[in-house]
Amino acid sequence: MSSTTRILGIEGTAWAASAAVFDSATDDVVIESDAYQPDSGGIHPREAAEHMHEAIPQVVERALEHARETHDGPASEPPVDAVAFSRGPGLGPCLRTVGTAARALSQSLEVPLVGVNHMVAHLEIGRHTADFDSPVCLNASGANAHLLAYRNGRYRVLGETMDTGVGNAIDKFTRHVGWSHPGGPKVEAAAEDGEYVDLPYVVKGMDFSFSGIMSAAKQRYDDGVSASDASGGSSDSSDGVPVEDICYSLQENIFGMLTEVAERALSLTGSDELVLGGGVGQNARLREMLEEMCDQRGAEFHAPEPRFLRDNAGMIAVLGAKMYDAGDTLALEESRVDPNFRPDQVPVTWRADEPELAAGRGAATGEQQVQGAEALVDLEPDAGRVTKRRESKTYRHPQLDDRLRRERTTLEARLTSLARREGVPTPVLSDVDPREARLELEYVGECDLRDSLTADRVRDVGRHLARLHDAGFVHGDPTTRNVRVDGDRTYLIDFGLGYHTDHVEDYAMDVHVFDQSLVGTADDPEPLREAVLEGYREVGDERVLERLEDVEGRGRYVQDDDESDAADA
Ligand SMILES: C[C@@H](O)[C@H](NC(=O)OP(=O)(O)OC[C@H]1O[C@@H](n2cnc3c(N)ncnc32)[C@H](O)[C@@H]1O)C(=O)O
Ligand SMILES: Nc1ncnc2c1ncn2[C@@H]1O[C@H](COP(=O)(O)OP(=O)(O)OP(=O)(O)O)[C@@H](O)[C@H]1O
Ligand SMILES: [Fe+2]
Repeated sequence: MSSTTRILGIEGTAWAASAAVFDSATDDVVIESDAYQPDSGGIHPREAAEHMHEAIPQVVERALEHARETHDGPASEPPVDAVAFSRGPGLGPCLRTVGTAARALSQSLEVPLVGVNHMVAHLEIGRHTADFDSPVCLNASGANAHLLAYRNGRYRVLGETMDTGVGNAIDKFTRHVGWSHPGGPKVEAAAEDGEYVDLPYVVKGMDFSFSGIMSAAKQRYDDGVSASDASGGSSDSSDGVPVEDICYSLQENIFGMLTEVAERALSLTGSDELVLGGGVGQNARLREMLEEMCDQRGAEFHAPEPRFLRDNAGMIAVLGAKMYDAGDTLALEESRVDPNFRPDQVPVTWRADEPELAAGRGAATGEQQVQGAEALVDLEPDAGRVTKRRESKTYRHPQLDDRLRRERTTLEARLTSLARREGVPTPVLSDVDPREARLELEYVGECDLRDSLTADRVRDVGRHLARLHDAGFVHGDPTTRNVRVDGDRTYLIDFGLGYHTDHVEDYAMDVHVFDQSLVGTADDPEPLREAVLEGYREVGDERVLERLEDVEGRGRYVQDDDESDAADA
């Protein structure tokens, strides 16, 4: 294997027909792209595939021309060492077109084929350009939104959207108000003149959902249109709420949610590096929030330049080179594309000798002070007391920040006590001050569950969750850091994201959040995952576990739901 690796990358999962050449010796990435722009509505899969069909040969030819010009070996040698292409996730018709082109090139150039996961490429380009060792990655793209961290040879999904991708959610709103695709940049521009109005804000542990906020946003817009129709006024204001205010508030809440879960992932994994990936990462407000959050907790933040954030073949070529160097190539007969290709399905062959993320250190700021994801906690084990203050998050809009801190403090106080009445061990509450977002609680346990994971303890947590659910509420953030351990006894703490509900779906999500935290923090999660279910089954309702299978299957969203929209149109 030569010391220099040169890769031709091809991307075409949805809208970007793109080809690139990466040269590992110079670190140069040359990208040639041709974007599909729908005449109206969202991305139409068949039209997008037709675009790929026409544009891919042209961008590939331009990239190859560059490769030939910069190639210093004999002309009889191929100008690149391999052809890397996006195998998925993405729109089936687009992927198949690109797959066919990649196979043909690999044969005509007589070089191997490398099959790249598009999502892992969104993440690896950030690690490559930042030179971070083991960052947490927030991928904020059109069809996806998730948090990833490397552990035991895979990128683990720590949290993700439970419905649409973040870009698609925004694009659906702009389609609703009649703006052309893509909507993200238009919302960003309109937000400049906006003011804050209340909209839903939904995080569940490190998962989140956009459906509530998107329908509320559309509703507010429609209310305004009918109100102004009635008064003969401008169609861009809604009940006194201009569309600019909706755009502004959408950004504040949606990006606030993404920033909050990113912070939770840093806290849970103990990582102090965050990279951003995906097309929505081009948004200045999102980058500003993430930067500020990282600053506030002493972590480093990196966002690649915009040409590497939106879909592009550069990221495919760069990851293709790492995979090629690791011998991770594809035989033609195994090179089928996969529209639902998950990042955690990819064996990470190119990081074999690298350090892992530490199994999450508690960020101890002083001897007896712990910085959680949300709060600063003063521990006084000798006095048997802890004081928890939800600090103001400067990245959030002050009005949202006030609301969340107050609501969560009140809920934490109420549900902590309620849980104990249901027979679930929790700290006794001695004082609460919602305006200061401050709680005083009994000190419980000897360590966090994260640092002393056993099947018995995890089974106990399964039983606790079932008891809460039987009583009609959820914990909201059951992670291995929100369980304290004292011998065989486990205590649940940190009920701030809990709420009352009688939906099986919410109970299943609660179990799912705990399950994901096991996958994210345990070396050998399988027996533990099994133990949670056993504990739950002893006490709880079997229907919740049935729904859990559903929830887990559903996270595999990926399909661009513009597809169905466009088909309906
Ligand atoms: C599977 C793959 O095809 C898909 N790709 C994709 O979604 O394209 P990407 O380039 O990563 O992201 C496009 C999205 O990024 C949004 N976007 C672009 N500029 C934006 C901005 N300034 N603010 C907010 N959103 C923006 C667009 O509205 C659009 O929804 C994905 O990665 O999920
Ligand atoms: N009552 C308690 N007894 C003993 N230790 C506690 C108690 N409450 C909190 N701690 C310790 O402080 C840490 C952070 O507390 P907590 O989870 O309540 O804060 P947080 O900021 O909401 O954290 P996160 O959002 O990251 O879960 C816990 O992981 C635990 O180690
Ligand atoms: Fe993408």
